[in-house]
Amino acid sequence: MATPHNEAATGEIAKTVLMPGDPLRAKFLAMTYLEDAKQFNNVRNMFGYTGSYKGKEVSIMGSGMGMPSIGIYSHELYSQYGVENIIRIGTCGSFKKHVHLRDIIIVQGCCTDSNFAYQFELPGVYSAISDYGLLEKAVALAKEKNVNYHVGNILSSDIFYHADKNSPEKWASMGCLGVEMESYALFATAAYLNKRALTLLTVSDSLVSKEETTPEEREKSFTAMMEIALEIA
Ligand SMILES: O=P(O)(O)O[C@H]1O[C@H](CO)[C@@H](O)[C@H]1O
Ligand SMILES: O=c1cc[nH]c(=O)[nH]1
Repeated sequence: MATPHNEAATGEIAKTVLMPGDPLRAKFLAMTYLEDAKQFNNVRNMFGYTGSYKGKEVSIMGSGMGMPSIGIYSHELYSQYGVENIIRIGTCGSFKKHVHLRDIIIVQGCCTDSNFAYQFELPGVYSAISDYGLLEKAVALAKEKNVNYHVGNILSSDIFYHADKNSPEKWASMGCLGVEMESYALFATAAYLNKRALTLLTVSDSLVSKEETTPEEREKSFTAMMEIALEIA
């Protein structure tokens, strides 16, 4: 059984899938952490692997950048491959002075400038939230590992290069900790299909201090976040 975007056969994908935006990060993670990793997808170079971590079967697959992309892959994983949990492991920009480079954000909910949820024809505005069970486990593991973490709301945006230069300040004033581009669509898709989702983000740059990490660091570092996600799985 294949979909237009995933060539995996039935049974080749685990119940829990970790999804970084970057398919090369998916490959790096699978090669670094999974035993007996087997590649199940190569369509559009959106690499996906299944293997085992501490005896548990887990899959890792790239989501691509933006809500349309994660909307497609998460919908297919949940509805066609029997996936129950998707944990996005991404990078984000910080909106707050106290949220530093390399800190982890455990995402509780998302605001958005996207119209992704219009398809559900709700008589109001949909608030996308993560699964509390997954969130609780992530918080416990972050405490155990003694990492700098924050739990809260973020902006999940359709836009990377914002024309409105005051946008970060406005969202920060409403309590958003940072910005990325996929979680709202992931959480909404999970809710629609009665599945579970969580996002863990490592701060790759600060919209306050203007500091940033290198592309190589983004691809290969951020190990604390990856280990938390693997242990939840
Ligand atoms: O590092 P990833 O998971 O791709 O996440 C962030 O990085 C990309 C933008 O550079 C967007 O996908 C954003 O959400
Ligand atoms: O979406 C993103 C990700 C990292 N940094 C940003 O400013 N935006």
